[in-house]
Amino acid sequence: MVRYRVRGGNALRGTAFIQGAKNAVLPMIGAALLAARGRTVLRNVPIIEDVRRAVELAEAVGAYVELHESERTLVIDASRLTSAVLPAEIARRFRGSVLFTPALLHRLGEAIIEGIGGCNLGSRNLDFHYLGYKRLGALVDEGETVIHVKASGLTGATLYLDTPSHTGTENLIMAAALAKGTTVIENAALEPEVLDVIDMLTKMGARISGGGTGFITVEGVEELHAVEHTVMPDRLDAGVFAMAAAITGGELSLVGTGLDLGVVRYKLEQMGVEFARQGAVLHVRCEGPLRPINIITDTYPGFATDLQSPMMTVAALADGTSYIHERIFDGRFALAGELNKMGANVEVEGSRAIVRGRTPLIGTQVTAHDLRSGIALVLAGLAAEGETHIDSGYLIDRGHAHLAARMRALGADITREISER
Ligand SMILES: CC(=O)N[C@H]1[C@@H](OP(=O)(O)OP(=O)(O)OC[C@H]2O[C@@H](n3ccc(=O)[nH]c3=O)[C@H](O)[C@@H]2O)O[C@H](CO)[C@@H](O)[C@@H]1O
Ligand SMILES: C=C(OP(=O)(O)O)C(=O)O
Repeated sequence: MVRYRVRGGNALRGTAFIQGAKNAVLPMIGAALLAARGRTVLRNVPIIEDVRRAVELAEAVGAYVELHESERTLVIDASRLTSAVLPAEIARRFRGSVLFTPALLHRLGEAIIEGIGGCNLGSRNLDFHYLGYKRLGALVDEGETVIHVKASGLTGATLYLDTPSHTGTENLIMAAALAKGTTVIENAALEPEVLDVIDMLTKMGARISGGGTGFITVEGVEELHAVEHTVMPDRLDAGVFAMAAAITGGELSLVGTGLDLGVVRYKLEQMGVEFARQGAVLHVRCEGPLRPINIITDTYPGFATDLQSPMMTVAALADGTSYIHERIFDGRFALAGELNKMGANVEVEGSRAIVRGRTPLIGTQVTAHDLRSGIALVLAGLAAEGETHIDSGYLIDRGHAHLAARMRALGADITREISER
């Protein structure tokens, strides 16, 4: 069992190195399996538990994978895939397992999905994925525990997503990339990670237009080839470090090429946090007290639901009442109870939370219920009096690489411990 121990009170200062994006690298590993020849090289790979699970899953279906941790590089040879089964014991541990389906369908004619994991955030349906595969000509058999998707060749079609699902868009693009003819995906996701995956697929030989418009057209091609691609920076990791500077009264230079925090930056600016772009570096600092804020989560370019939890911690440390409206997931407020154990005053009413700040936070034993509530508790610990112990640290490790070491280098008193329990 992994546990984080944080002793609060230190301002974070220095240069924070932002990792590659979890939500870009996972679909890219799925995309690499579409190449029937050659070796794919992925650079700027975040060394997180989800990537380790994705490597195990790629190996389980027959790919040869090298994860060079210190070089943050993955080399994937998918020329021989041998199994269409996504085994429960790996697939249930991360959401990204769903992104292996298109490659198995194209390469082996079927995908047998024994389970899909990911953060526990309420209902997380996959109906858009399955409806899309069906419209492309696949047979989908949704059993109690196992889902069997079968196709002897897919054919382009017009697809529509009820809401712009992130992995749904990526999966349907990958399924369409090697289908016969043209596919149009309406109401597609606009997230930068989706565009990065489109860039990689385009280098591989896919013919995709309309990325970032909500209407994506894919002209199917005969084959895709292995390429080298550098994973974009993780805007969620960057957002967390910006917030860490804000709540500790610190000053950080965020290094990660082309970093754009979008609406998160504007919201933090409204709270009193100062940002300055210095070429490729984003400088962030906060001197005065934080002002309260209103947040409404939405798909890109709206406020990312994955930063809603860390922002709840920031709001708890602001002077006044903040309002948060969570519109993507129906179970993403488990953090409130944990923050309240530390002395916060957060009231949840359905999809809305009222955060009454600022109350002093006191370190105690708390539990991460998912990746982002985990990192939000680390932030709370950095600003709390005394020591905070955060259990289920594995969930934090799913999405943040070398977190304790990176924060310690900036002055934080944080350790990652392995306990018996
Ligand atoms: C690995 C990865 O990239 N994970 C991200 C991805 O998850 P993921 O791709 O799973 O999230 P989606 O965008 O698909 O889901 C958003 C909402 O749509 C609903 N929905 C989705 C698909 C579907 O077929 N039917 C359906 O009803 C879900 O229940 C949820 O309420 O986007 C989320 C929303 O930005 C992020 O929090 C996750 O970090
Ligand atoms: C919800 C998240 O991830 P996943 O979709 O991988 O569970 C997240 O990154 O906050």
